[in-house]
Amino acid sequence: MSERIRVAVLGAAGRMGSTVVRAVEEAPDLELVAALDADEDLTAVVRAGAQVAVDFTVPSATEGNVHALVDAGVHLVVGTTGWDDDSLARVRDHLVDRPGVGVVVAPNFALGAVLAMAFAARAARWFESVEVIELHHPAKVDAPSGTARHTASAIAAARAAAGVGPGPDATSQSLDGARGADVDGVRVHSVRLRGLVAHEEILLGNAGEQLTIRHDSFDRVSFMPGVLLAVRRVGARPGLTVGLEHLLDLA
Ligand SMILES: NC(=O)C1=CN([C@@H]2O[C@H](COP(=O)(O)OP(=O)(O)OC[C@H]3O[C@@H](n4cnc5c(N)ncnc54)[C@H](OP(=O)(O)O)[C@@H]3O)[C@@H](O)[C@H]2O)C=CC1
Ligand SMILES: O=C(O)C1=N[C@H](C(=O)O)C[C@H](O)C1
Repeated sequence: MSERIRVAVLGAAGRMGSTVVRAVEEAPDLELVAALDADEDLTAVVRAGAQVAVDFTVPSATEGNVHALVDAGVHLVVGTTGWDDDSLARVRDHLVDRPGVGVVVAPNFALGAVLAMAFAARAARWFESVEVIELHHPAKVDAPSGTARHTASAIAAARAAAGVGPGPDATSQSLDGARGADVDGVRVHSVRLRGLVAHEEILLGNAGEQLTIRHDSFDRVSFMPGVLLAVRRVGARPGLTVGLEHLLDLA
């Protein structure tokens, strides 16, 4: 058997990190060499000889982790949300000085969620109205979800490329937030409900018809095939990759 990939997990005590730890331990071609949580020294990743670090921490910590580990020549697979164009650009710039290092940042590693985003972007030009609803467990710290932002941006880009204007909307809000957040002109609504894990609906409307694209993650194991795929591929993808769709030939 060829050598196993040496993997570190950041955020290892969290809901996602602990699931990733188990998935790595169960994968015959991967070796878990470090599992770190808050307030633990990042240099342990390098001392353990990790080739790839997986980050499921918090939006306030993830960018710092990425820059520090890129400097150490460690590839990264990042699922933590909170990234925007500016923070992604800083990582892209940093990687210019580290030509062999790869970073994959993906707002959602569930294969069905990535497909739902791709289907929504493909359908968006054919409908007058499109809105996104994301529904999550109440311990989630951010809104809207990274997935919903990514979905709405892809929908907006597809509509702009096809020359489709904004959807019809005669409503004046009598309360701030009643119409959700505006992501590149697409309305995004966030629901937090006990019992949920991670869910998204894309509603597309025309006169007399509606298409609903829905994805449900009922369990965090749903993210693991995508995470492990990225761990196996990131070393052969120097530079920054944003979105698992690029590893699935869907982009
Ligand atoms: N891309 C995807 O497919 C998915 C992405 N996510 C995203 O992943 C992130 C984590 O989600 P989830 O696991 O539910 O959150 P949790 O709060 O359960 O886990 C985060 C963990 O990271 C720890 N942590 C905080 N700061 C650091 C640090 N600097 N270094 C190492 N560990 C740290 C936290 O410790 P403490 O609690 O002590 O602060 C906690 O144990 C979120 O941004 C979420 O949106 C979630 C699911 C899927
Ligand atoms: O916090 C979560 O749970 C999730 N976060 C990601 C997001 O914000 O899109 C991915 C998934 O929706 C679960």
